Amino acid sequence: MNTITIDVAILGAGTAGLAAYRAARAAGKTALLIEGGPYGTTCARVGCMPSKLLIAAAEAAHEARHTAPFGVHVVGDIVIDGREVMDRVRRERDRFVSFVLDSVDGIPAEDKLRGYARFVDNLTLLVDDHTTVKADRVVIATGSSPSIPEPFKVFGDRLIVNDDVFSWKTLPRRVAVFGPGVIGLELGQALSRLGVDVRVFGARGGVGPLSDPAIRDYARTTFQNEFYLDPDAKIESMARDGDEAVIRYVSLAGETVTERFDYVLAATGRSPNVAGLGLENTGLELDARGVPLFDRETLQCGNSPVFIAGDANNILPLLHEAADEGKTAGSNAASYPDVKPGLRRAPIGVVFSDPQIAMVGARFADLEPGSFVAGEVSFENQGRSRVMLKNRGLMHVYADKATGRFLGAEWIGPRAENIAHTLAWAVQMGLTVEQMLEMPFYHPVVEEGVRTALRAVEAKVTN
Ligand SMILES: Cc1cc2nc3c(=O)[nH]c(=O)nc-3n(C[C@H](O)[C@H](O)[C@H](O)COP(=O)(O)OP(=O)(O)OC[C@H]3O[C@@H](n4cnc5c(N)ncnc54)[C@H](O)[C@@H]3O)c2cc1C
Ligand SMILES: NC(=O)c1ccc[n+]([C@@H]2O[C@H](COP(=O)([O-])OP(=O)(O)OC[C@H]3O[C@@H](n4cnc5c(N)ncnc54)[C@H](O)[C@@H]3O)[C@@H](O)[C@H]2O)c1
Repeated sequence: MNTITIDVAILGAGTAGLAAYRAARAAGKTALLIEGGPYGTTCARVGCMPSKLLIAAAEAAHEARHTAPFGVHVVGDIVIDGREVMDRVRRERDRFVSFVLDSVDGIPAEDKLRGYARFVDNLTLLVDDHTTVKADRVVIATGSSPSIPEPFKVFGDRLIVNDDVFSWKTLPRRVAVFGPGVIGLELGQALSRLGVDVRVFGARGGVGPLSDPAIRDYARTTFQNEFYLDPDAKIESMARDGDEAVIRYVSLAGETVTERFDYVLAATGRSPNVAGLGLENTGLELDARGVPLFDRETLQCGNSPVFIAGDANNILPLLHEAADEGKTAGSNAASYPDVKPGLRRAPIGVVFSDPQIAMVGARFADLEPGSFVAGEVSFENQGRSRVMLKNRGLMHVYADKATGRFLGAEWIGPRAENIAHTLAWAVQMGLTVEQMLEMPFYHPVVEEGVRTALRAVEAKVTN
């Protein structure tokens, strides 16, 4: 058994862990980055990047099929070669991963340790069975994993998660997707557009991350017009038969249907990787999911020298949040016991469906009823959206009823990934709707639709 003594031990070399390592080293501390799984980060290997690559292929197929309304005719069949699609997804993904691997290679060998770490006590870690690490401070940056409901295990190796999709060599014929959340919508729609026969089943009526009922209903109908989506599915039985998964369910039309699938994709949410960390051996207070209680600003667990960042703490499981939080946790671990709130940017979330879904600032569900007013725009007759035949979408913007301060927005519509940035910046700058309306709006752009919603909410502000 080896023993290593270090200032800051970091569990997990993902986005948060790498940022924590750099911050601790920049603050002049010795740091050890402990990684149990493959290097490369979830985002690059099996998350953000390969999912967007698959979606890009799906968009190409969709655009090719929808040229006729412009008077542009693609003559002949549109052929989707599953092998070529998956080859590009994996090839480009590997390129992104290689950049991360290069940066890990640049970290001195003595600062890296391979193996899964578990706590023996607050500041002692056992890594696999080969090394004991004695640290002055610890950063937990172990990420998250798909949480799979127990009954799905009946499907055996026909049950897959996002990681498996990105190692496919070709496209399957039929896939059942459970969970119309962010991952289920993105992958479900992409697979459908690539010619895979897809059913998307939900449990409690949710569509993506949306919390505004009107926007959620619009999104549901929009996606239902394109592929089978039941956000509140009635599943009667699930079984494995030969190489196939067999699902009996009550369809949206009210009929009992039995269908066979090559794969069942579980996209039913992700949970922090805390099981197996031996947190029960620490003095840390844990919540019901076994995650240590921590301060959302400093990421410190209680008053201890232990910090938690990225998907492991599950505040906002997004890439840019993991990077910010890693930096906060690493620099606070280095300066412990002198800890400071880290940078918290305005909330922003984008689902890369088509139309895209976006949310900025406060969620509708978190706003105090009676304290805010809402403005609406439909993108169906919005000039630029109609020109491009991207005229599907509905947006709600929220403002403080008394002051007119812009609080946030939820919507589905064209160019949402870009508009979300403008609006998130307005939230972060604390702008009022009146100030936002003093900003330039070019013509003809989708943002003119946003202006319509802002004007509608401005008219309701009581000051
Ligand atoms: C399909 C998919 C698509 C996504 N798309 C987007 C997107 O478009 N935009 C966006 O912002 N976010 C997206 N995300 C979310 C984003 O990928 C995550 O929020 C982010 O990668 C989290 O980074 P992390 O550092 O917390 O975790 P990770 O990158 O997962 O790093 C955690 C590391 O800890 C290691 N580890 C775990 N336990 C131990 C242990 N005991 N000891 C040592 N090492 C351990 C793991 O092996 C892993 O390498 C997506 C996620 C998925 C799954
Ligand atoms: N574009 C992006 O930024 C992006 C893309 C993918 C993932 N992510 C991140 O990954 C996180 C996890 O994504 P996710 O989609 O797994 O989780 P999610 O929480 O967004 O969605 C899970 C969905 O599964 C449903 N569900 C739960 N149990 C079910 C069951 N038994 N049967 C059917 N449906 C069930 C839930 O009601 C919900 O709709 C997201 O919260 C997000 O932060 C981000």
